[in-house]
Order: sequence, then C-alpha cells, then structure tokens
Amino acid sequence: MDLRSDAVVLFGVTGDLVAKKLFPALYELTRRGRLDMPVIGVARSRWDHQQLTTAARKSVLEANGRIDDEVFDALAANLTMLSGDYADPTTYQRLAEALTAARRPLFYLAIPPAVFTPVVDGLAASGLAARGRVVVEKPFGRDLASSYALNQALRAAFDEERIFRIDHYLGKEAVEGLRVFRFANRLFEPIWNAEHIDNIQITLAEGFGTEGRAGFYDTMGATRDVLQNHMLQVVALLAMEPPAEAGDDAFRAEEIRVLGRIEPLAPESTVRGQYAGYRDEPGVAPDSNTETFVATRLRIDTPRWAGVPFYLRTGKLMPGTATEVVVEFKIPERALVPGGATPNLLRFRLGRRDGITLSIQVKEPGADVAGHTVELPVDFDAALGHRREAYERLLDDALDGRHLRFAREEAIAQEWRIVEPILDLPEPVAPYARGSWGPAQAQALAGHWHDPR
Ligand SMILES: NC(=O)C1=CN([C@@H]2O[C@H](COP(=O)(O)OP(=O)(O)OC[C@H]3O[C@@H](n4cnc5c(N)ncnc54)[C@H](OP(=O)(O)O)[C@@H]3O)[C@@H](O)[C@H]2O)C=CC1
Ligand SMILES: O=C1O[C@H](COP(=O)(O)O)[C@@H](O)[C@H](O)[C@H]1O
Repeated sequence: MDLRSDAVVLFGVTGDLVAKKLFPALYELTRRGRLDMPVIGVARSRWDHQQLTTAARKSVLEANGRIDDEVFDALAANLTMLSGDYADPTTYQRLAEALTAARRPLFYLAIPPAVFTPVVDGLAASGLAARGRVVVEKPFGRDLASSYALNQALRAAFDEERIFRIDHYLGKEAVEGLRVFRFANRLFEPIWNAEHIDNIQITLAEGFGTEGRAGFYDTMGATRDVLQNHMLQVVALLAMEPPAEAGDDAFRAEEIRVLGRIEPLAPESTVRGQYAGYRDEPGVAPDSNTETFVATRLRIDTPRWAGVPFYLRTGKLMPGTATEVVVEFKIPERALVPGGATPNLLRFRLGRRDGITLSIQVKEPGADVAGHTVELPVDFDAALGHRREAYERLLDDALDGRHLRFAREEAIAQEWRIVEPILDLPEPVAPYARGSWGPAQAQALAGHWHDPR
C-alpha cells in the first residue's frame, strides 16, 4: 500500500503533544499543499469545533510566533471534533461514519501508552483498521513484555507495513545528520574509536517541568520518557559500525546490531533524581518515586568501544533546554606543549540551534609557546537555512507510507532490554533543586560533565 493517506485522525487531540508539535506540523503541511484532507480530532473532552480551532490557532502561534490566516483557515476548514470514550464501541462507529469517504485514513495515537491497546482494538472491531495506517507514539509499551503485547495487538489489527512506531528524534534533521557526519567525512572515521576517544556524553536537558502533564508523567519517568527511546537512538547513531553497503535497510540493520551490543544498564552506575516540589503537582502521588532526572553510564561490547564510557543524563527543570552530544577525545600521548593537555571536544547540538563545534588547541599569544582552546563552530541555521521540524517530516512520511524514519521493532526491543534493570528501582530518588544539573551523585558519575551551551 503506497498511496498517500486521505484523512488524519488524532486521538488525544486535547493533549500536550498535539498542542506543541502536531498542530504546528499540520499547519506547515497545509502551507506546503501536503494536507488537503479531513483531520478529525478525537478525545474524551467534550470540545466543539470552535474549541478545537481555537486550540489549533493558539498552538501554531506559540510555535511560530505568527500565523498566515489563509493557511490557517484552510487547515481549520478540514478540522472536525469527535468526543467519546475509548472503551465505547459507538465512538468508533461514529468515527467510521465520519470516515466514509476516506480510503486510507491515518490514525495517530497521541495518547498515553496505557490507552494504545483499547484504541487499536476499537479500530479493529469497527473495521477501520483494515484500511488504515497507525502511528504509535513512544514509549512503545512500559517494558519488554508489554512492548511484545502491544506488537501483538497492533499486528492483530494492522499489517506490519501499516504500523509506524514513532520516535521523533529520528525525524530531527540534526539527528539524521549524524549519519552523514559519521559516514561522509573521511576525517573522523579513523579516530572514531577507543584508541582516540575517552568518553562520550549525551545530555537531554529541559528547563521546564511537567507542564500540566504530571499525571501522565508520573506513570512514566525520565527513563521511559526519553532515555529508552530518543537517547538510545542517538547512542546507536554515534556508535554503529559502517554498514556493509549503502541503503536504508543496511543502515538500520547496523543500528540494531550495535544496540544489541550495549550492556544492560546497571543500577550501581545510575542516579535517579526528582526535582523539588514535584510531589505537590496535581496528578502526582504524594509519595511518588518517579524520576524526573536520570543519569547513567553505558558500555558497548565491541572492539571499537572497548573501555569507552557513554554518559547519558536527562532531566526536567534543568538550567536550560538543550540536547547535546560531546565527544571527548584523549589528550596527546606526550605533553610537549604547556597547556596542551586539554582534550579536543566535538560537540553536536541536536534539535535547537543545531550545529557542531570542534574545540582545538592553538598557540596562546605571547612569548611562550603554550596551548589555548578555541572553538570552530558551525551553525546549521546560518549555513543551511530553514529545515523542517521533525513532526512535520514524520507525519508527511507516514501519510505516504514511508518507514525509513520510524523506529524498528527490533530496535525498540533492544532498547527495553538495555533499560530494564533500572526501571522502577525501589531505592528512593535523590532530590535536586529546580534549575540545577540534578543530584550531586550525578555529578560524580561522569567525573566531569560538559554542560550544554
Ligand atoms: N508531550 C510531548 O512533548 C511528547 C509526547 N509524546 C508522546 O505522546 C503521547 C501523548 O503525550 P501527551 O500529549 O504529552 O499526553 P497528555 O497527558 O497531554 O495526554 C493526551 C490526551 O490523552 C487523553 N488522556 C489522558 N489520560 C487518558 C486516559 N487515561 N485514557 C484516555 N485518554 C486519556 C487526554 O485527553 P482527553 O481527556 O480529552 O481525552 C489528553 O489530553 C504519549 O505517548 C507521549 O509519550 C511524544 C513526544 C513528545
Ligand atoms: O518525547 C518526549 O520528548 C520531549 C522532548 O522532545 P524535544 O524534541 O523537545 O527535545 C519531552 O519534553 C517529552 O517529555 C517527551 O515525552
């Protein structure tokens, strides 16, 4: 089935993901002439058409800072609202009536994972699944066992080619660009290994808290929310071997292979934290042990990465919002220049102010011959101009039935295997101050973290 979908159904249209990412993506697709089709928002909340379009307008304005009324009106003319309970078969019957003219609807599950299976079952029972595609948000299940069960439920309703497991980091231009950096630059490949790299750090920091989705977040935590998926995908892109041949299948197979060589995370080298005041938020259990921060050390059992630690940390209410990878190279074997024992750092900025910065040593001005660190920055906005947002690219792909930028089932299974030992640990989470880099124990884990700029 390779024809473009002809309707979009957004389950969870009242939610945070739709507001932050999906409405702006739909607006942009409309602007590009890629979305002239019905868009049906589904939720339990009893929204009318006016509330739906008001929410859509607000989210486009918040994302873009401005709005083109002609484009927005074209999108609004396609929007309709359908309120109903996901356990009620009549919800799907009404949806089927609204989709009578649609031959290949795209069902987007922008809902908490606990409701994925009931919705898939409802789509199957109503006959809608038989002609549709489905996009399933991350996290895909809660652990390895539940991800298998979710796969079974999906496959009972949809053919594999009509299932799209989204990890929106795979749709980010800068994340996808790691593939080009690794395999289109002869310069770095010979030193991309344990002989020359001391450690690799990945920080996914957010300067905001749970933003009204605490009830959902409290069932999830940082490990399931972003470490299991987004961060491990970035690790795979950094650590994979060059594929034996060009092409997307060989590339994805190699990614899965390296995920398979990552050792399960150890509780002893993991720090879980919770920001001050989290337990007072509406929807959070008063004794919640959910982590809003996690830092961990990961090892990859391949000759290329023998002895090289990968340090990963992510948290809410950190000092700022940024996703950065820092590759720290080893210092020169012999100290021939004073001040020359500073490691070269290669910094990838992913998703915000995208770019790459290489820090190198140059001569300190003056009579003495000594090293001084300078940075060679590349700013992708300046160098490359506008690039499309991840959700816009991924929605466009799913509408066309293209799987390249979606997560593979085997990769997701490996990711759950890796994080399983640190899920739901009974030890109390360590408190941390809002606006800090997490609990003090996390600072010690890496010895020295390179904070995002
Ligand atoms: N928010 C984000 O930035 C991102 C989110 N995601 C993923 O997207 C999905 C949705 O996330 P998000 O939008 O943040 O979630 P929300 O907590 O905002 O929930 C989305 C909607 O789902 C409905 N809902 C909530 N709880 C239930 C329930 N128990 N049963 C049925 N419906 C429920 C609510 O709508 P109503 O009550 O009106 O039916 C709510 O508006 C998740 O899988 C998440 O991991 C992925 C990337 C980013
Ligand atoms: O999947 C999620 O990702 C966002 C972070 O995405 P980004 O593109 O803004 O880096 C995170 O805020 C959210 O909690 C999580 O569900």
